[in-house]
Amino acid sequence: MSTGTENTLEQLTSTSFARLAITLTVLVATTYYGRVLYDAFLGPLSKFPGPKLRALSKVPGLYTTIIGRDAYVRSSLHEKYGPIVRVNPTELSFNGGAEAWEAIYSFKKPKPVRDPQFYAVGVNGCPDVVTADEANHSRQRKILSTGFSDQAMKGYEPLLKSWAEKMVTEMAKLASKGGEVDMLKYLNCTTFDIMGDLAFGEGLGMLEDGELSPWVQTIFGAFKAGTFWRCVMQYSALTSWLVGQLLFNSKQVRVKQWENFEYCQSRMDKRLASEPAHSDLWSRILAKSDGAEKLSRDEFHSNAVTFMVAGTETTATALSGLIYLLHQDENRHALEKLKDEVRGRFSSVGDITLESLARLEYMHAIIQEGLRVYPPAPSQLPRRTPSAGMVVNGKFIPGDITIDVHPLATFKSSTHFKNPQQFRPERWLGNPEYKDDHLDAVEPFSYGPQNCLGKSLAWHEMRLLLAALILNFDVELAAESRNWIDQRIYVLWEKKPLMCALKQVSKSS
Ligand code: HEM
Repeated sequence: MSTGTENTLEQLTSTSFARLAITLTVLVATTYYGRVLYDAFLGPLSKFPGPKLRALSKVPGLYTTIIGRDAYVRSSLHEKYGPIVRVNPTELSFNGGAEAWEAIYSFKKPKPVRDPQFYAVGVNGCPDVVTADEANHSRQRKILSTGFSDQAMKGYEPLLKSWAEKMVTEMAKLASKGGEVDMLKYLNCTTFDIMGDLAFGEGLGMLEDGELSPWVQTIFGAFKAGTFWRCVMQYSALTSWLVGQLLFNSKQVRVKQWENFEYCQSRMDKRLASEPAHSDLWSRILAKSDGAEKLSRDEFHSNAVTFMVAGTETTATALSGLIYLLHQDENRHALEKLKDEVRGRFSSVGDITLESLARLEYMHAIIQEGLRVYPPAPSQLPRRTPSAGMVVNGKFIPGDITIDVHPLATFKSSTHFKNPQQFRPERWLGNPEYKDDHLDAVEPFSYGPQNCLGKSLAWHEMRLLLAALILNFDVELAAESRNWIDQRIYVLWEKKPLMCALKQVSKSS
């Protein structure tokens, strides 16, 4: 009898517990999905156009990012929905041109900050110029700028020219054997050797070896892996915690990260302990360093890593993109005009001065157009709105929202450019056919106080290395590189070798 009562009691208790659990689950789910539905269709971002699925969930955006196609999808979303698109539940993408660049990236207050989910502090825990807070960014940027001034650039001229000559010599050795050359690899070897020489007082021996060092290969791989793990972390608080614990806090990963960091740290320490034979990025900075204007030793290390990553692959990408574009059948006329301009003005790298190169109008237009069609930094540079919100393009954006001008979507937008997909240097030369183009929408080096610190150096390098190639070689794209530009994007372009046949230009011609 008592057993029967106990059973009934037990049944009752377990039934009520099950009911309670179900009720709670339904309640939590209703609240959660109610909130998701509210945010998507009635919340403050619901007035911005975009696909409903992207307003409801991060998953479509994370998926297109993981497969390296998000930049292309965003471009088509802007063509369909206009200058502002809600690309995620809490992210707005702009292709609004000059006005949006000014509102999001300029000095003007209120100023959104770099999105901390995207910009991570390096392994030594010391913020560099990219990840520092506003006050430290201004301090570091002011100090570092001395190494990038016009005066400083003049001092780098002999160094830059010697690397351009070395690049030509190494390529000529390969050309004389009749084989094809991977231009992308050689351009990367050159820009890494240049940056090594400018940041550490010596090249990295890559042109000499004709190979990218394992350190460089690890850095390249890190962009794709980093994109994947960032997406997993962005999915939810739980996945973020799991990745943090299992991956970034694992001993194996930390050791590997330190090994990579060591590569720059030890070279930086060596440079700080000696005076290089030529003026480099630190010469002026060290000469002027005093009191509060100093960088700490950790800041030297962090920024050295940044220079090696930011100031190398980008320039090589711009140049490889240009070589590809100039050797398309429909762009041959542009290549011939460029050859006439360069070969008409100089006969060898020795003849060149950085100043005289900067006066070549057609080359300037060619590089501008290359940076528009194939920007080395094609993906969004996300910023987070201040808690009180802010106005962009006449629209109020609430606080804590991710906003960005999407470079690729902007530079190739039909609202800003006629024939946006085509390579047309004449649009930069006042050709009336392109009078309605919004050239000020093109900001491949970003805009405002956090724009590219190395812009001027990048321009000198691009002009010099392009001129060196034009003066010395006639290039033919190999068949296997015909569709080279069809690339996935993991923050940067995922590039295959750019195979070319090189024929040395006869000096008598
Ligand atoms: C064609 C070549 C280059 C392109 C297209 C390019 C593009 C950019 C872009 C878009 C940014 C903004 C990044 C952001 O806000 O997240 C940037 C920042 C930066 N770039 Fe470049 N870059 C190039 C070459 C260089 C070179 C040669 C250096 C030399 C070291 C350099 C050093 C930097 C630094 C230090 C920053 C951070 C500036 C700051 O936060 O104040 N870049 N670059």
